[in-house]
Amino acid sequence: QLLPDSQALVLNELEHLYLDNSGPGSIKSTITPCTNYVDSTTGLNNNTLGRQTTAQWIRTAFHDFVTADVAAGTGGIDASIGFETHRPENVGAAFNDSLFVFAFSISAKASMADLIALGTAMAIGTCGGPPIPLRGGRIDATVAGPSGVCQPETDLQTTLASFSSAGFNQADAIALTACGHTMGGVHYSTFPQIGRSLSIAVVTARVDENVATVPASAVGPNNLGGRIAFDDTVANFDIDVVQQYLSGTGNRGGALVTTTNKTVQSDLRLYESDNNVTIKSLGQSPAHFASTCASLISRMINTVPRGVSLTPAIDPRALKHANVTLNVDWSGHMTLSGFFRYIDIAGSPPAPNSFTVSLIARNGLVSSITTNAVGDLTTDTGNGVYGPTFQYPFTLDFPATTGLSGIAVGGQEFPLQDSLFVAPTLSSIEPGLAEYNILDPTHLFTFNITAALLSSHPPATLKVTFAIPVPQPGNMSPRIDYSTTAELFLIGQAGPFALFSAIIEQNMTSLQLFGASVDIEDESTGTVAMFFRLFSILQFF
Ligand code: HEM
Repeated sequence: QLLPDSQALVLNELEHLYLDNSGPGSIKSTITPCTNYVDSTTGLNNNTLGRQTTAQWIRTAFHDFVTADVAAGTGGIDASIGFETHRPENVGAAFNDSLFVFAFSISAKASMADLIALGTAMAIGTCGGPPIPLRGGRIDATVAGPSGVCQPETDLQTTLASFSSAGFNQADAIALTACGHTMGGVHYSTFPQIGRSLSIAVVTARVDENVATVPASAVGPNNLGGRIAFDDTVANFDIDVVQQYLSGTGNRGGALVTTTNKTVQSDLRLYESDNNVTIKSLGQSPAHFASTCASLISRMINTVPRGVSLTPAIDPRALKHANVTLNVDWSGHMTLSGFFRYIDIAGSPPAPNSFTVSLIARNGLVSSITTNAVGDLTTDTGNGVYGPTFQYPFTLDFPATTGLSGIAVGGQEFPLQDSLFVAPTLSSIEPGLAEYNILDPTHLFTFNITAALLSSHPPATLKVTFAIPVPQPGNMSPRIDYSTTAELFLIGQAGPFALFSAIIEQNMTSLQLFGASVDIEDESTGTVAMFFRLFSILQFF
């Protein structure tokens, strides 16, 4: 299926973030093991607070989603939660902690809202839960949305009305809550009134998040936040929360069921609201729990404002290329490098040792120029949701006169284009990779950006538009700013390509550079090369 360019780039980027990288600094590494907690106030792992990043990601998605009004076509997963963290209904560290981690991956083609969806799928899939089909294309809100997230003290009618406005009926609301409440728990540092009766003193403590007011019983040396888990497999996405609730064993469904303060028994109220019919049905079998949760969670993350068009779901069975970079040098010699990803999914043929990658020339014919892409079958680079994942790096060399319109593996063809692109080996960034530290504050970068346009009658200039993540006041999530533009000037010819270049100085943090990209446009014809990641220039030096 051929998608419009910008949709295809969104899907590729999401797929890459989701499926390819489990190494240091990856999204996956922040939730490995599933009990891990990354503290946004320090940027470090801290496993003494009784907090857990996976649970926070699922809760973040829920709070972003549930203020949707599907009839009006507003709200849903749109990252508006970033503007709403000061609200009492969004109490706790979960939201800013989640946005902090996701901000490392935001770019022109990975919105915060898509990252919130990805985080939910990854947290569930890697912690024993079912695979959640993941689609891309969500758009970030620019202002806060309406309030209305259910709180422990919210009455049943109001809670059900809020779910209903978001498109979820009573049975959906009960099941979705049980699905969410299989991970993590209630923190006495955040909700002390659940352990004690509501009083002015405790409400003050809740606002202060003053750990000293937590009942001694919940606090331990590795649980300084005083977490009471919903079930006793706190980091597993499993049926235990339902079974322990129904059988009155273990954590019995957690503090929102067992607290003696009736006002805040929100899970009990919800589960009993249809005489436990839904919760009993959910408890039939682990397979039924998994499939019901997968379907409800997909509906939750795919609830988006009207007008947002989501891509198809990522197809993990597909052999797919990633990190593809095209280069041309002054003598008209071209290279295409990147890797293919193969996931060893149960039931599909085992990962082969190598693939033959063939060049499809500019004229559309599969050429005799091939390369052998050899996999490292000892290193699983995947996220663990679908199966062992292997990368097959390749480089194809070919003359600019041959050019390319795609690559082929076996009978499968992957369209690419060489009509306009940034040539990383003719470009540079100062300071370079050796001096790069992602935590460095704002400093001056000097970019030499060189682009190649397939043209015998080139224009004098090309337009460059930067896409830079910039901070938003009062929000841990950056937005992408497109206001910086520049011109590249014609500097010469390399085979059939006209080369354009400029030296552009720009102040930004190292993290901003990490997420930044440029679009290049030939305004005389409207030809555009979208989403060239500036950081990829650094990788060539
Ligand atoms: C009636 C609706 C709900 C209410 C009143 C409610 C309330 C709460 C409360 C009070 C906490 C404790 C937070 C803390 O102490 O840090 C919590 C945690 C959590 N909630 Fe809900 N919740 C509801 C529905 C949901 C739904 C539908 C989901 C997901 C689909 C969800 C996912 C979570 C998760 C994963 C946690 C654990 C967070 C952590 O350990 O950091 N909740 N919820």
